[in-house]
Amino acid sequence: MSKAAIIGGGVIGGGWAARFLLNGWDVAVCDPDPEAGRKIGEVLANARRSLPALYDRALPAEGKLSFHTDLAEAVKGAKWVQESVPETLELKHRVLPAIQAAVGPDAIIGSSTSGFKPSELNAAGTRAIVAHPFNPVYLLPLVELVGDPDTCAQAAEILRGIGMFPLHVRKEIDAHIADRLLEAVWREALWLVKDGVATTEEIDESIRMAFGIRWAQMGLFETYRIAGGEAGMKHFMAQFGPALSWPWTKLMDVPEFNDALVDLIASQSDAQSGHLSIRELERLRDDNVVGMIRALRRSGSGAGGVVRAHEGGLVQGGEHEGLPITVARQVPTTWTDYNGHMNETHYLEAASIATDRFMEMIGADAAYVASGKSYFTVENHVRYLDEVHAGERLTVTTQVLAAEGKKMQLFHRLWREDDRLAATVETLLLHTDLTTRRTSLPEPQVTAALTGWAARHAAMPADGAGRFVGQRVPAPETV
Ligand SMILES: NC(=O)C1=CN([C@@H]2O[C@H](COP(=O)(O)OP(=O)(O)OC[C@H]3O[C@@H](n4cnc5c(N)ncnc54)[C@H](O)[C@@H]3O)[C@@H](O)[C@H]2O)C=CC1
Ligand SMILES: C[N+](C)(C)CC(=O)CC(=O)[O-]
Repeated sequence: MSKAAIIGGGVIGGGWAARFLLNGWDVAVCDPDPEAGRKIGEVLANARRSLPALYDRALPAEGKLSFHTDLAEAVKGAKWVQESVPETLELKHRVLPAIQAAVGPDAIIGSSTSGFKPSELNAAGTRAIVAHPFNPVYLLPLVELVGDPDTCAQAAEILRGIGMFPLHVRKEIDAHIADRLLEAVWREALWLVKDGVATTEEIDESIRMAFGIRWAQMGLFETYRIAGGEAGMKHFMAQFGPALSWPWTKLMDVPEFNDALVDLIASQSDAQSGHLSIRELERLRDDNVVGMIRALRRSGSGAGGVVRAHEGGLVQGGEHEGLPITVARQVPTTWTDYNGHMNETHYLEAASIATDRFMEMIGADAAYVASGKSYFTVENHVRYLDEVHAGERLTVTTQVLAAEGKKMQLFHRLWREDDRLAATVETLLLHTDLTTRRTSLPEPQVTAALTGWAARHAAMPADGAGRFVGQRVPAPETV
């Protein structure tokens, strides 16, 4: 089991702890704050309800979490140490040498710093790289890596393994890439509030109703390329480039950061969002972020592509009671309803994903479908036997009941985390020619694979298959 040590368990350290833990790493947190355990517990609770919801496969079993006040004890045996103490160079200059003195020579030492350059961080001879993440660290994939290229390459490999997107910054610069952009927007927004042009809420509306949505899926330059119309980027530059020298922006000036400005911004922010606690706001943000990233999975754009690539490396398959496991995933909160459990539609969704997986297993995969052949479902029978709750691991096994000519009859069992049977779904599919939209015989290799599975499953029990709606419910199967 790999171990990560997080030095400083605040907003960002807590997010790193959750990211590593939920990807199967053991995590040691070092923070002098006696409240660190409670705070990280709350961040973890939010991470547990959101991160697994990005995936259609289960994440690895969670690692072990420990808390330490002694830094040397925390970093012992760690493969990755992430410094996440407050943003003062003086403090980082005390903490980084202490980490380096206590950690093995091969361990990566990353700093979460939002703005300091590696040459500043390492002024006292340390070997840290910048590994700058984004809040919430457990959901957003980007980590800006700055520093020694070999160390950054090793770090990138590890970060991909926990579902993140490492971006190597070619040249060190204050505030790296993303924070320079964010600072520019933030400075302009402060002027707009200070000058009474807009409230904090109006500024947020101008972002979330328009360019915030665009940025999440195409960023800045690809978006502007489209804005140039058919003539593309050159036309866009010709049209809007000159505006940069008009008095549109105050980007170079910083408004005086005095109490009056802080009070103005804070009071407007209280009026806008003060009715929700920070944890409630985090849950709202997390649910929205999960929904947006899941939407991006389909096209593989941006963060959706990162999740898909990471998911491809998550273990799937195996057997349960002699039957192939066709789904192993965690139940997202979006699958639950007002009764506080998984809604009926998603029992069928899980079975449908199991059917897709089984089709791949017999060679009726994406390439086969692209060649113009597939299976269509013509009948389903769902038996709801037990509740399933958000976050719970759900496993589906698939048994072939019949495989004759165009027909494929499957019996999916949905197992809860405690190995109780949650549902069975019996499903009948017919092989179909996608050009004529009529039923047809499968290709010989698909028939051979399917009948092979059918022969292996023929002698196995299938209690509950063949029932009609309204038939008395038999006692649920248990292991
Ligand atoms: N908050 C944000 O949005 C982001 C912050 N960062 C960076 O992450 C770092 C941490 O920032 P936050 O988490 O926001 O700060 P924070 O104030 O929430 O957390 C800092 C934590 O460090 C602990 N700490 C202080 N001295 C320590 C020491 N000597 N040893 C161990 N722990 C110590 C504090 O008790 C506190 O829990 C900063 O470098 C910041 O620039 C990076 C990305 C985003
Ligand atoms: C405000 N901030 C500079 C600490 C922000 C970041 O560093 C990244 C983020 O999460 O926005």
